[in-house]
Amino acid sequence: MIAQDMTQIGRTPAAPVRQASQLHLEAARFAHGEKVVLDALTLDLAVTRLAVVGRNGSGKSTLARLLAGLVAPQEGRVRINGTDVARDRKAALGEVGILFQNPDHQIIFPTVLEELAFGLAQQGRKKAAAEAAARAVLARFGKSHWEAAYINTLSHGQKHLVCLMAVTAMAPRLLILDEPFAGLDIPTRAQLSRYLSHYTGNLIHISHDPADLAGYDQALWLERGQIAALGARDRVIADYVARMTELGEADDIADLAG
Ligand SMILES: Nc1ncnc2c1ncn2[C@@H]1O[C@H](COP(=O)(O)OP(=O)(O)OP(=O)(O)O)[C@@H](O)[C@H]1O
Repeated sequence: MIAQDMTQIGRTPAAPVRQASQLHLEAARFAHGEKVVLDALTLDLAVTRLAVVGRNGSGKSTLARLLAGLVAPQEGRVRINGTDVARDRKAALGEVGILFQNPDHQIIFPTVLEELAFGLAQQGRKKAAAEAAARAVLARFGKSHWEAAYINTLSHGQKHLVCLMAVTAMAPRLLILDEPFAGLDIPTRAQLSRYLSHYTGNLIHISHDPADLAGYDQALWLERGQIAALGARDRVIADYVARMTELGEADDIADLAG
C-alpha cells in the first residue's frame, strides 16, 4: 500500500512543484578509450517529463551518467540548472539524482537506513538529522519496518525501491531513471510506476518500452551518440517505433548499433 500523501514524496510541502529543470550541454564529448560514445552533443532544454529512447549502445546510459555528474565530459560542458554537476557534487545532489537499472550498482551500505541516510549526509546533514530524515522517508513509503533490514536479504524489486527511496530522500529537482522497470514483476513495476508518477520533481526516463513512457511530454531519440529526434513525445516515439520495427523486420542485421 502507498502510505500517506504521495504528492509529498521526496519533497517538503513548501517545495515548488515541477518547476522545469534546465539542461545545458555544450559540445559535450565522452569516450571510453578509443570508443567515442557521445560526440559534440549540444542541447538546451527545459525538462519536466522527458522520455529517452535509442538502440542498445546508442549512449543513453552514458548521457544519464553525464547529466547526473557521475562522469565529466572530456570536452565541452554539462550544466543542470546552472550547476556544473560533475565538479560541484554537493550542489549537484540537490539538482539531479539517478536511479540505475541495476540496484546492485547503486547500493553501498549493508542496511536500508544507512543507505538512505548516506545521501542526506552527503548533502551536509549531521548523522542524527540524516537518519531522522531517512526514517521520515521510510514512513512516507510505508516501509518503516525495513529500517534495520540487510539489503542483501531483499529481492531485486525491493532493492529497487530502496534506491528509489534513497534518491527521492535527497529531493533532487531532476530525477533520471535508467530503465528502472527492467526485471521487475508486474505488481512491483506498477507500484514503482505509481511512486514515480507522483514525484513532484522533473523526470528523465530511459526505456526500451514505449508503454513505460506514457505521460511524458517530450522525447529524445539518441542514435549512435547523436540526437536523432527531439520533440513532442507522441511524434518522436511513433517515428522511433516505426524505424525500429522496420529494422527488426529486415533480414540483414549487419546494421546493429555499434
Ligand atoms: N566501461 C566501458 N568501456 C568501454 N565501452 C563502454 C563502457 N561502457 C559503455 N561502453 C560503450 O559505450 C557505448 C554506449 O553505451 P551505453 O551504455 O551508454 O548505451 P545504452 O544506449 O545505454 O545501451 P543499452 O540500451 O544497451 O543499455 C556502447 O557501445 C558500449 O559498448
